[in-house]
Amino acid sequence: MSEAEVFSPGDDVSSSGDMGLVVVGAGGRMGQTLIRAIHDIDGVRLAGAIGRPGSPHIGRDAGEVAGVGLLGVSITDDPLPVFAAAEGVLDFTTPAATVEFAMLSAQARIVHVIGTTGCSEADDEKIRAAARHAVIVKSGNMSFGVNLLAVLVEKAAKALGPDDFDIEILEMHHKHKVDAPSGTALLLGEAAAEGRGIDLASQSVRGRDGHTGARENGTIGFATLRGGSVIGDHSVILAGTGERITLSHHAEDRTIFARGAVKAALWARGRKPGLYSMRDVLGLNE
Ligand SMILES: NC(=O)C1=CN([C@@H]2O[C@H](COP(=O)(O)OP(=O)(O)OC[C@H]3O[C@@H](n4cnc5c(N)ncnc54)[C@H](OP(=O)(O)O)[C@@H]3O)[C@@H](O)[C@H]2O)C=CC1
Ligand SMILES: O=C(O)C1=N[C@H](C(=O)O)C[C@H](O)C1
Repeated sequence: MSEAEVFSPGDDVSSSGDMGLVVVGAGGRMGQTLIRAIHDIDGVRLAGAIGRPGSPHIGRDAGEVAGVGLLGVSITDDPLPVFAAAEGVLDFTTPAATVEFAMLSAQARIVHVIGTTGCSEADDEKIRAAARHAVIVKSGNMSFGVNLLAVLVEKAAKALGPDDFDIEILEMHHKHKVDAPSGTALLLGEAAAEGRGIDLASQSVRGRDGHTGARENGTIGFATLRGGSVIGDHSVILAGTGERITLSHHAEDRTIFARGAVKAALWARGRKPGLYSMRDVLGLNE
């Protein structure tokens, strides 16, 4: 879509045609990438753009901020009327903001695609509650490659038992990232735990320092690196005696996440309320 329309509350948005999507966190790294993706992909249009109250982006044109020229959609800090006139929300913000947006999406009974990472168990509980009324797709990574990698990790972890292979997950991201381990590392850890039939929370080791003692069999280790402009590198290492298998993914462009989020919104359109994953969207659970 080259030209986005702005709808008013009460307009009929339930009809077929391009899906009207709102980007929250519109001025952020992913927010801008999402606006560009919506601009490029057929079947969707930018229905609104939300920024943090007090952000210097409020009042500016979303397309201009994202570098695709004027789209006629101003970034606002008042989400409710914008959600009411849209069919879906793409959300890569912060856990606190995402919980608020999930409640508003439930009120508006629309699709909410959540890429935000670093959510606590209490945040996830509120998102699950919102999914009684909203159609929510949440994933620590929206790319096809990582979700396929998760399937491979699950299979490898199942085939290579804890007496013979130790599982370690290594991730590196840019220096601005605020949460660790990354949502993707945790998603891959969950896949490994699923393959092994164990509970990740009780079996994970988050970093080591000092005299740690020998590695405990069956645990899943996480190591985090931060620096520069790395978009997202993840490796799952299965270390045996005398051999090592490494399953890796390297993100080279944030567009892979944005395209995945748009795909998730289109998949979720018209579905019944609930909490879905990217593996559901991509048909990788079958
Ligand atoms: N699942 C996936 O595939 C991916 C997930 N992510 C995750 O997405 C999240 C965002 O990443 P990134 O884009 O790099 O981070 P940024 O910090 O660049 O963007 C976050 C944006 O959210 C805005 N924001 C914060 N609070 C609010 C609010 N209450 N209302 C509206 N906007 C708000 C921020 O505004 P301000 O700057 O003014 O504070 C900022 O523009 C992270 O959790 C990251 O891990 C990232 C890439 C892929
Ligand atoms: O913050 C990021 O940038 C990214 N966050 C996600 C994560 O926490 O795994 C996905 C991607 O790796 C980029």
